[in-house]
Order: sequence, then structure tokens, then C-alpha cells
Amino acid sequence: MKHLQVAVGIIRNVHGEIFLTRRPPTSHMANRWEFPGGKIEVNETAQQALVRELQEETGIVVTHFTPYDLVDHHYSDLRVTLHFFVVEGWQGEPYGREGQPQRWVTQRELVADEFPPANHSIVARLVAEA
Ligand SMILES: Nc1nc2c([nH]c(=O)n2[C@H]2C[C@H](O)[C@@H](COP(=O)(O)OP(=O)(O)OP(=O)(O)O)O2)c(=O)[nH]1
Ligand SMILES: [Mg+2]
Repeated sequence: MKHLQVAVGIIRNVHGEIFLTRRPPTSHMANRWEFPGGKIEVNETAQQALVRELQEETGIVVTHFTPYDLVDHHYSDLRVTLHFFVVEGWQGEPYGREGQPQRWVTQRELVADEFPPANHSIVARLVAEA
């Protein structure tokens, strides 16, 4: 089974809001809301992938982040390991640079069912810690 390593950014502003984007209609986990991020390439660390993916997908230059959690999930035909980081420092203003819908959501108002199943434990933890 294919196994992806993925770097994911939980971008949180000073108001305790988190930046979400919506996955494209034809992608894996189509139309789910997600924390921006993407596949870690060969010869790249999770941290490097995080910085690159957030630049590509949201236009920001990440300046401060902290590791948050590591989640392994088996989808029916794909295994993913998600490397979650909380991002609290950046330059620029995040936006859906690839045309994805975007929104800011208060941490305690995150809804697990809007995300891919692999995110459920993380969303529960974020809400509990809000
Ligand atoms: N970015 C992101 N991916 C997630 C989350 N939850 C989750 O299960 N995934 C899955 C969906 C995908 O199978 C995989 C990462 O894919 P991706 O589509 O973001 O990868 P990418 O940005 O490198 O995409 P691409 O260049 O191949 O288009 O991880 C999440 O919160 N954020
Ligand atoms: Mg992506």
C-alpha cells in the first residue's frame, strides 16, 4: 500500500483562530476542510516540507512553528503519516493561493466531521485545549 509522509500546518493567529482551506473536488478527501500542507519529498525534512508547502498553498513565509503531533492513519487504499505543526509566526497574510476556498475558525469551534478522518483526534485535541 502507498504510504505518504505529509507535513501539515495548524496556522493560528493571535485571536486563537485557525486558517483552513478546502480540498479540491477531484482530490483524495475531496471537499473536506484541511490544515494546509502536503507531501514530504525525498531528501526533505518535515520542517522543510512545512515551510515549502505553506508558501505554495497559502503564500506565507513561516517564521515560527512547534511540533504538535504525529498521526498514522490507514485509508482504504492509502496510508498517511501526518506531521502536524502549530504555526504561530509568519510573514504575509495566508490565502488560498491555489484557488482553494479558505476560512478562519476559532479553535474551539473546529468540527471534526468537516476534515478527513485522519484529522479526528487532532481536531478533538485542539478543541479540548482551546
Ligand atoms: N494537507 C493536508 N493533507 C491531509 C490532511 N488530512 C489528511 O488526511 N490529509 C491527507 C490527504 C492526502 O492524501 C495527503 C496529503 O496530500 P496533499 O494533497 O495535501 O499533498 P500535496 O499538497 O503534496 O498535493 P499534490 O502536490 O500532490 O497535489 O494527506 C490535512 O489536514 N492536511
Ligand atoms: Mg496539499
